[in-house]
Amino acid sequence: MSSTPFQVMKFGGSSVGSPPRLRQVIELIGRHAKQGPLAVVVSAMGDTTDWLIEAAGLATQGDLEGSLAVVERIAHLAKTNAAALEPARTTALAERVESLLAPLRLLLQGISLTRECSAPSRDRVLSFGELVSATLLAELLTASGTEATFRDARQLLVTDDRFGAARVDVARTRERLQASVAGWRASVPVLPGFIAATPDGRTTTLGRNGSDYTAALVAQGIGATEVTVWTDVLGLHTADPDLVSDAYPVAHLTHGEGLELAAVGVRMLHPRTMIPLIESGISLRIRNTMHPDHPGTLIDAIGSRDGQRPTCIATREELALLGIEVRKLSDQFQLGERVLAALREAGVTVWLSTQSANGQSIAVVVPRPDLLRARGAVENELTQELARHEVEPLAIREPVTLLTLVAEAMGQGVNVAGRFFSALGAVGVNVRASAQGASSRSISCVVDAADTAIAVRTTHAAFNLAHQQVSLFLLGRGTVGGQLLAQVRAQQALLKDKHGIALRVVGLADSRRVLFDAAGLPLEGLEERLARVEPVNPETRTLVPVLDELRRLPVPILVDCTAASGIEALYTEAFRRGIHVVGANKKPLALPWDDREALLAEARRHHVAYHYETTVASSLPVIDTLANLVRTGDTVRLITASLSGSVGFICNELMAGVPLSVSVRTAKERGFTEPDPREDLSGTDVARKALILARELGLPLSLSDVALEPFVPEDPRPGASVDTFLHGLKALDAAYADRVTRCRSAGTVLRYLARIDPSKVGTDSPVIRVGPVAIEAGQPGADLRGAESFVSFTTTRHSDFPLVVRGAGAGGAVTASGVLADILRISQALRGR
Ligand SMILES: Nc1ncnc2c1ncn2[C@@H]1O[C@H](COP(=O)(O)OP(=O)(O)O)[C@@H](O)[C@H]1O
Ligand SMILES: N[C@@H](CC(=O)OP(=O)(O)O)C(=O)O
Repeated sequence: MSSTPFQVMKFGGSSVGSPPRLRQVIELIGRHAKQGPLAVVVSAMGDTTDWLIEAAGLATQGDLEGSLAVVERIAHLAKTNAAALEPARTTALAERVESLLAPLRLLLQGISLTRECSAPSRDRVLSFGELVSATLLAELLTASGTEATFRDARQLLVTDDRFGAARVDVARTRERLQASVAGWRASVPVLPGFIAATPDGRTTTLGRNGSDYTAALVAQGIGATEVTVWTDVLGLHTADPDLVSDAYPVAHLTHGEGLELAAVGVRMLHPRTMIPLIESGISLRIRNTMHPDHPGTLIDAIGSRDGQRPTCIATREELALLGIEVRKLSDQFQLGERVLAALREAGVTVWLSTQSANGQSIAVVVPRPDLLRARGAVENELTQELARHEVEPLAIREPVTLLTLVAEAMGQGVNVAGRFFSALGAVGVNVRASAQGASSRSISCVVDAADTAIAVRTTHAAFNLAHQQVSLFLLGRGTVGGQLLAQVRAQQALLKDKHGIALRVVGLADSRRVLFDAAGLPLEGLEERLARVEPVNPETRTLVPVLDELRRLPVPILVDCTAASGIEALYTEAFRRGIHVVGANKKPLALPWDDREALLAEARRHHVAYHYETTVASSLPVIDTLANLVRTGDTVRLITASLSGSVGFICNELMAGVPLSVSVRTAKERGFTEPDPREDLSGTDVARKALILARELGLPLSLSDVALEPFVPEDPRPGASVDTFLHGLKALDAAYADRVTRCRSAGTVLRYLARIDPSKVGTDSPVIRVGPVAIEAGQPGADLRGAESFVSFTTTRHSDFPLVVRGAGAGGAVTASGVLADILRISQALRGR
């Protein structure tokens, strides 16, 4: 037993920050301690370290009261956590916390008096978080039946005196650990992470997130073969799961990748954690305290054998960018070297530095809390040059975020940088500094903190790390819009799992209300939620600000399921913002020729898609078929079409003996008609569709060029409500019944057809005709059923047997499926871009 190697387990602040997690930790340690020797490293509870920084800051400003109030917060968290686990010892544990924190209170008092918090004092302040948590954890473990002992890391880890980010003396640390470990087998050692001491015993810290590093050093020192970092996520994800909801854990990484990720600031790993692990061949597991059975992420010398395995987008937040520039050209300065040396001397971590080729300027990225220190160090180093105005005053930008793509095989990829930056540019993220080349595994850039979420989501999607996210802003919650929402809801999981497309409805609007959430709206009950939004005047409202938000999301698409007029202005605004449009709305395509051309040109200019397959015969592939005929060089001679599912349905009902007024009402109820059936019955809707088709042939025609005979004569009361109109139709029932009788006796079928004949261009005859036709049984279109539509293309290549597209060409569900298909077409085309 005594030769069994130790396991080292590190529990992060998140694992000991609340009673349920702490309970789980105690249970876990208890279980593992029974299986073999175990050493535990623990961080400060929850956000304690941040609070200690706050307390030190307040004390430095002379606000002792505020500072002690923060200590009270820390004490309260520790006491509540401990008491929840050992209610019987509430008072004793509270006293323990008080006695542990008493020296901290004194220390803060001293700082508030002198209004100065030196680097050594700051480290002493910060050390209390880990001291409290490790002491309490050891006590709670022992009370729960797992014999444990607090072991002060300050007597084991030896560092230099670069307070705040001290360098470890590995050899001396190893010596001390080896001397101490003999006594560790009888009782589980619990070490505070993050803290250490100088050879003369002054407390130091290893830099934020330093507990992982402590665990790695301990493992190396005592000859452990594996370190487990227990945290609050299932492993190392493809991106920060707080920022990207569909990031997912990566199962297996190489040490090299881990090193890179730690170095570029993945929050869960201290930048130096991997070094001892690599040196000693120790593997690292990252696991979730609350899901101890999940395998998590394994980082070892082998890594994954899967070359296609995605890697990560790492983000480091709360940083500041310092720009230093020499005013007059000189090769004397060695600016970069001096700045970096000064920062190193001051113990400031430099997350990124880039220098201009001539060495005249350098930009460095440092932790935001260290900005003052960093600035002071640089200004101190350059005092004379600054005084002589040879160096520009320091340019500071904060808060900023460091965003890095880490990919093992990056060196072999083509255009990685191009794709990285163009993805960011497409969503309007300004890159403030960038670096590639330092390592073949990563490319980094600095962006404003406000752009963090959009930048990480965009790059995550652009490199297909997970799913292709698509952000939909849906206009209209009528028949088509409602059905589309239902279909998105039904298909979402399948699209994600089988096709890697994550559809997200981020916005929904009707004529007077808007709902928008960049993170995605829950689809359940969405329409009811919209109905509860305070309505605004449709005349004055503008959706442009919503487009400004939409443009910043991955693959933004404006989906127009309305029949609204004047919507083209919004489309133009969308195109200008790089937003794609999928429209079931015919009106923008029936605008005067020049306006339609300008609209399409705007989409082309901004390299975005505008798909409108459903504007003609719903989801039937009519536009696409025609476009393919034209693109492949065929010549279209004639198009004959029954383009109105609703009027086609009404014709069939009439032929079956149903009165006109009843058949129109049924067509409307089944969602076949436009919201106002007069648009269908007047033939305007068919005329628009015929015009859209004719224009696909490049014919610059207008609605006024269509020779249109309405199906039902114009309403004598055009302003009347839809209900009044439907009611009034009864007066026409007899006339239509007569017409049907005449057709029947002649052996014909009543149809409402559009005919586009390009050979009529330049003649007096109309190119487009729309009107009722009695066609003989056996002719194409005579046997249409229900709301079926058909379009027949007679072309040079399809001359003997016209190419016919036929099927259900109306109805909310069918149209919505066509809209969805257009949406998927865009996402498929953009996959990987
Ligand atoms: N690529 C990533 N994979 C997993 N977690 C990440 C990643 N990037 C950032 N994080 C964040 O890191 C957190 C864990 O780190 P940290 O807060 O230091 O935890 P702990 O307190 O357990 O040490 C996660 O909750 C997550 O929000
Ligand atoms: N408590 C320290 C050290 C640490 O590693 O914490 P955590 O494991 O919670 O990231 C910090 O917040 O920086």
